[in-house]
Amino acid sequence: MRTRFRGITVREGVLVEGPLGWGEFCPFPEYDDAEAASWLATAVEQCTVGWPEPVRDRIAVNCTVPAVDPVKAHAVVAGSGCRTAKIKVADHPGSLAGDVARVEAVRDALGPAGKIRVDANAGWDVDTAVTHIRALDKAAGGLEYVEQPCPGIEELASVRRRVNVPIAADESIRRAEDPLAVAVAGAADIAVIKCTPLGGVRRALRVAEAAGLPCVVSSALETSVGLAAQVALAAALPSLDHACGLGTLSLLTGDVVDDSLVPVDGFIDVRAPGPPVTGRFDETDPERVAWWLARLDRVARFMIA
Ligand SMILES: O=C(O)CCC(=O)c1ccccc1C(=O)O
Ligand SMILES: [Mg+2]
Repeated sequence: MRTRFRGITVREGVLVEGPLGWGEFCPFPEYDDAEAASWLATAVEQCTVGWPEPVRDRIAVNCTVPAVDPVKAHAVVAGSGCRTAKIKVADHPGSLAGDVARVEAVRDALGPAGKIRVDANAGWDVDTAVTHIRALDKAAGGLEYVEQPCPGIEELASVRRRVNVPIAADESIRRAEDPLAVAVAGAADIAVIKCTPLGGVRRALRVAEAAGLPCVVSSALETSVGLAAQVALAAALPSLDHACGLGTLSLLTGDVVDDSLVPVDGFIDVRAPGPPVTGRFDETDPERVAWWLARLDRVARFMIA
């Protein structure tokens, strides 16, 4: 990673090859084997059966601003070509002053017509969420939405009743057994959908339909190989009215293909990237290789379904 993001400084995964080409298996290290099985299903779908037909040929994306200082935040947005920015907030207790300064810098870089959303990654309790969202909404001159202000669905619903800013559910859908619960609880206005942890494009399309909410497709920090699956999901959703969080290759120091799925002028074209290129991988520690191959072997046993 270029900058520490969601606690991560190194991103690891495995590329698997099948009859249709390559798939990416990249569950975060803390996920257990049962949970990682849906990540493997995504890779297997990609390299064996492929994806449903797209209904659009390009995807509007947001730029993603890590919890960095205002000068860096301004530079990320100004260099991105995107009209929507997503800003990480609530990174640590006492983050409000820094969060406000980051949001103000992003508004300055984006101009009045741009959209700003913030992502708290479940970092607040209900009362903190309410006061911080009001302050950030003011700093932004209006927020498009707040992503996952609190951990629980009931908490999201309480926050949603108390603020005028739309609420998006992310972790509540990614790890929830029943994504419908988010909508049923009146907890969210928007569903953040990621096919990588949800078990593939087809499963993610069913989750989106079940949620019955406007969707935003967002990356799980894949290389271009895995990102292609997320782009395929965004391309196949029946309706898509928000920019998607798929401009994340710029958070990584490199990629495994030559023709990366990077946004141009705020859009990613719907296309398959070229094959992984030997020599584009970081020098790989044999211990990590052994760890991943053993994990792959264990997780495959959970996937029979
Ligand atoms: O949505 C984006 O702009 C980028 C993707 C992103 O933020 C993310 C990436 C990996 C894991 C979790 C998250 C998240 O949305 O919380
Ligand atoms: Mg999020």
